[in-house]
Amino acid sequence: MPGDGAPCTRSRVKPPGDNGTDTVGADRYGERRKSEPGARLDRTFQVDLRGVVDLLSHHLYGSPRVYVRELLQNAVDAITARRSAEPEAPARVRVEPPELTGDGTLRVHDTGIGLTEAQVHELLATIGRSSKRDELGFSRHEFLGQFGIGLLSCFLVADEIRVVTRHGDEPTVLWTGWSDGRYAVRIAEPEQARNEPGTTVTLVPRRDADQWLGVPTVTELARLYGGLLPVDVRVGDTPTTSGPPPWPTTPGAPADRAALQRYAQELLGFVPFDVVPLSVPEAGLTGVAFILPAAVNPAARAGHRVYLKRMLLSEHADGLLPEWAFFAHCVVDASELRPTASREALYEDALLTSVREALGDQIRGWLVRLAKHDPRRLGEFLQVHHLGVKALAMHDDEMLRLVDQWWPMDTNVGTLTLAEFRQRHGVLRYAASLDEFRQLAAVAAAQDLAVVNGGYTYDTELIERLPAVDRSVLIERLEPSDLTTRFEILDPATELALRPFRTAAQRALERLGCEVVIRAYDPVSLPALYLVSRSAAFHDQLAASRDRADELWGGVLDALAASAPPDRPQLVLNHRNPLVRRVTTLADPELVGLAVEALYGQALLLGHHPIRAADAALLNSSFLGLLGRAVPGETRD
Ligand SMILES: Nc1ncnc2c1ncn2[C@@H]1O[C@H](COP(=O)(O)OP(=O)(O)OP(=O)(O)O)[C@@H](O)[C@H]1O
Repeated sequence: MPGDGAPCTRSRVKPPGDNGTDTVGADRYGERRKSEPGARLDRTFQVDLRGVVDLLSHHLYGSPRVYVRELLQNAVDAITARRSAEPEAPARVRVEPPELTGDGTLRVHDTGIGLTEAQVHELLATIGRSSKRDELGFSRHEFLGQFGIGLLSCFLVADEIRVVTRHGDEPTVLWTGWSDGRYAVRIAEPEQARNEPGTTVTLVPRRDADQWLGVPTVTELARLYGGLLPVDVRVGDTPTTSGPPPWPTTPGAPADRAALQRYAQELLGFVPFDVVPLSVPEAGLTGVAFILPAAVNPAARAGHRVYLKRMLLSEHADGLLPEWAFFAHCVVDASELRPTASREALYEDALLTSVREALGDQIRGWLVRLAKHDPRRLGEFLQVHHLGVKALAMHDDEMLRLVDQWWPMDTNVGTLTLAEFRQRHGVLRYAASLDEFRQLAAVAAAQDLAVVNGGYTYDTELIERLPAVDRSVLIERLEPSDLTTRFEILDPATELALRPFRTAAQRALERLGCEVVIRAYDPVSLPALYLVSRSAAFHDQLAASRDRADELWGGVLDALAASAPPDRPQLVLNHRNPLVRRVTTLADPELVGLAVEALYGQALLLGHHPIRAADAALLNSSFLGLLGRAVPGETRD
């Protein structure tokens, strides 16, 4: 009988309602199974502990190392519970790995509240039972634990767990649990009784788990998980707690920036671009965002270092910041956020959503302040993290203004911010893709037409969003084909004289679906431009795909091409260019064909247009043809 010093050994898990004296086993259930048909059979689930441990180790916990965290957590919770009634009670946790115990076991001693015999039966023998929940089953605010499964994690590294515990002046109780689900409880003999309240948990290691229990590993894990805990934790005599967090933990307290920079360097391995203190009182959250000093891939989220009630939850927690803030790495401690059961991630609930928004606002506020007080630093920041800021500006008006004012854009009249561009050129004229900008840039500049390159990620979308934020902003998308309307049309007499040439030239390019146009424009040095409207570009892409497609797919593409408007690309020859003028006066129709083909090929290359199979063949034949003409000598068959 428990309570009189005799051991009580149980099979698997004790069913609720068991008063600790009955034997639970097959006989009792077997008897019930024989009940008459129709009679109600009340049964209690049994749990196969090996199955549960397997579930924990393979599906819940990322690694057996979490056992250190769970033991520390239980010790700290027990100390918290004791000190709520006895504020002066000692707050010490001492871990003794096998090198120190000398008997192959690992022991964790705490000065916590301990357990009575009844509590041992109730709490240590029932999976999912926790003393850290209130009557309604909600986790109690002051404790780290809540699920009632943590102690089981010790079975990831141990075959046997022994607990020696004393609550107040109650007798010391010994509990032993085995990984096959049995446990035994007895009252300690006088010589085994504890002198002080508290608990010692002893792990008898599994044969394959030695490496998790050695002094170096345990010291490292105690530092990792419990470095910020508000109690004195030691492994042997080595302290593993390092005092309070280095960031301000009370509202309004100033941040020691130099100390935080050092902290980032030691802990995270980089000197941050800046440090932003964070605070969300409703979540009991304080911490710091380190602005990363180098660009990172927005898709590769590294996660944040999150402590819950000073115990490390994860070094790579997701979901703390909005996605756009990938340039910040946070280290925070929160008392109200909840962990998932694995204690390795944040539980996604309404509080986490509002924390994410609040932290996003604080980082956004830092950016706005930087723009106001230190534009040079902001420029440096944008050089590194413009993608994140632009992504944010897609939805955030203030960030859009920041990009407008401070982000240097590529234009055909130099590098300018959008605000500077508007100031100098009025209308915000832009090319929507890099290809369009390349076609337009030089020619538009020669026409005194300033154009912004909207081809980089988010740029066009941001330009097109600007008028929504500032109604005075005028924008105009410039297409390559719009340029022809700005080129000078030749006088009727010249036009008439050039008609035979134009006909011959058109004949040469007809099969490529290109229209030949002659206009006069600057720069004089440019002989020809290949201009594609959006619908013509679409046609070009269809044609290029058609070249590569099989029968069936080719048929589909043909049908698509037939349904699209016949807007042909144009080869615009520049009548101001001396070479073009000479070409237009050639008498030999074959040479006209070769020259026009060569100009077509050069214009394609210059504008970075895709070269289809037909274009490549034409480039080849015109080059060889011209070379044949240029090199003297007889052609022999
Ligand atoms: N060192 C200890 N001192 C006093 N009581 C303890 C100690 N360790 C465990 N207990 C008791 O055993 C119960 C079960 O512990 P266990 O670690 O399994 O779950 P928990 O801490 O309640 O929750 P969680 O699964 O979230 O860690 C605890 O609620 C606590 O009452």
